[in-house]
Amino acid sequence: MTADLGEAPTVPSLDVRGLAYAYPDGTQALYGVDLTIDRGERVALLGPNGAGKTTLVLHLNGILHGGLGEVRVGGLAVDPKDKRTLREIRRRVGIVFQDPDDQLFMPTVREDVAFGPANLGIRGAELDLRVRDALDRVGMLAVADRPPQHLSFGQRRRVAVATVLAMEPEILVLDEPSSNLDPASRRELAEILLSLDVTVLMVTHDLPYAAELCPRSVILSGGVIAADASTRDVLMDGDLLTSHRLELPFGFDPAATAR
Ligand SMILES: Nc1ncnc2c1ncn2[C@@H]1O[C@H](COP(=O)(O)OP(=O)(O)OP(=O)(O)O)[C@@H](O)[C@H]1O
Repeated sequence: MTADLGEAPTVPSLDVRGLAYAYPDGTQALYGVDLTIDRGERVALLGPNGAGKTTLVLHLNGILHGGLGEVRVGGLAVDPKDKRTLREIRRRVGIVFQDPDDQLFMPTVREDVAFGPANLGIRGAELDLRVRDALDRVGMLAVADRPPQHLSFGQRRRVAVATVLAMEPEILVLDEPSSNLDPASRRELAEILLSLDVTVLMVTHDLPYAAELCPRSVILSGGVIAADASTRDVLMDGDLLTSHRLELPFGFDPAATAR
């Protein structure tokens, strides 16, 4: 008999099993989606308009529920009926929405970043440390005392990322993080995201951004997973991209995508 010297199996950051969902008007948006994302992975969620990407993301923290299947975040099952579990799930799943103004509503950047952890009961020096650390990670510490409305769009998006990081999430979910950014802001945000030691699920139509940031890509199309492979393999497959209405920008060479 051999001794079992293996490490305890690590719990995935996200485990979606057989998720199917129809909206109240009968529109079937997801048909049995399976998706597992391990700790520390960065995964791009690609797909045409109406594919079900938002519907999937809104299940991750229980905003949408009532269909079939199961979602677990760091091993904890999303249970919309259990308020305590749901609170913990919402801490674990940090969603950065496309419009930062949906997440920034306090008089100063500092108060916006403190809002989430303060709601969890964190106070005093620990709260200050959380806020400083989150702002530092996105390079926004210098603007901590400014009103968010006085910042540029790119800066507001970085602050929105900090509001989520301050919750110390299990998984950071980004909805179109490169949208409306100029090339410099786009590059700066990419560098920030690459520097974070956190599991990432990035919903995007920006295939070069997926190539730069995410070693793995999943195509969701018509409510089903149509591909789940290395981003390089996905982007090299022209027929796959065309059949799911995905297009590489002119001149972009998918072969240059890191393996
Ligand atoms: N509130 C709703 N009621 C009914 N149907 C909806 C609702 N929201 C979305 N849908 C439908 O569900 C399907 C999936 O939509 P979803 O918004 O999840 O797609 P998506 O991949 O996020 O699209 P996009 O890239 O355009 O944001 C579509 O057929 C859409 O029309």
